[in-house]
Amino acid sequence: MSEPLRIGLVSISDRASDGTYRDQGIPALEDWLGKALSSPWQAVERLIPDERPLIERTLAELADHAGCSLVLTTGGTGPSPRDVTPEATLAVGDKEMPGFGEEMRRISLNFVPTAILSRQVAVIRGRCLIINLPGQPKSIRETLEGVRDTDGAVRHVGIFAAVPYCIDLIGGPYIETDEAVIKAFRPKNAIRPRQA
Ligand SMILES: Nc1ncnc2c1ncn2[C@@H]1O[C@H](COP(=O)(O)OP(=O)(O)OP(=O)(O)O)[C@@H](O)[C@H]1O
Ligand SMILES: Nc1nc2c(c(=O)[nH]1)N[C@H]1C(S)=C(S)[C@@H](COP(=O)(O)O)O[C@H]1N2
Repeated sequence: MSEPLRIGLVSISDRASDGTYRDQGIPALEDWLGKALSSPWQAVERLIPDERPLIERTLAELADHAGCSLVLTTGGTGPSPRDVTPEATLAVGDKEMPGFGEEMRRISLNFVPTAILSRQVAVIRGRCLIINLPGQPKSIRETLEGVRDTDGAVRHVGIFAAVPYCIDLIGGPYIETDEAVIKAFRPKNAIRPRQA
């Protein structure tokens, strides 16, 4: 039995963290992951303002001490002066994973022309994959799950399809998904028999 998957959920928003509005980032992340993951997982949640040193400390703590194999951030990826999530993420990363940001922007262009304003990045820190998602709560599902036709068929695969194999490669727990939500892609020789 491998260790349970721990996922850091970090909502980065000045106004949600000071109570101006209710945070919808963490609930949207929890909701989507609850539907998408069929193997066991635990959330480690943080709601913080757009302060670069605090974002860096939070990401490092989740990766190094809280045992997270995956951290998903939401918010602070845009061009405004207070948006510094990508800078903080790159600062704590050992390795950049540019494909995630590139692909999220391509997916998001199916929903909004302002997708190109999101500077989202992904990095590996130790044995943890950290991915930035945009701040709009609806963008969480859009980027993770991808684009569907009106009949529900997948038109543009969401970025979460590549997350389980990435976690395999950095030595984390084997993640299984509900294929009706997102089909995890792995090379044939990396696929294990499904757990009951
Ligand atoms: N945690 C959140 N909960 C609910 N709505 C959010 C949240 N974060 C962002 N939003 C919505 O998405 C929009 C774009 O997100 P962005 O990260 O650019 O926020 P912002 O405009 O910098 O403000 P703030 O950091 O105060 O949320 C916000 O203006 C807000 O309408
Ligand atoms: N899928 C998706 N991506 C999206 C959006 C969205 O609504 N859906 N909003 C865009 C907008 S309007 C902005 S400004 C950028 C940056 O958002 P952030 O600063 O909230 O992270 O994300 C973009 N990416």
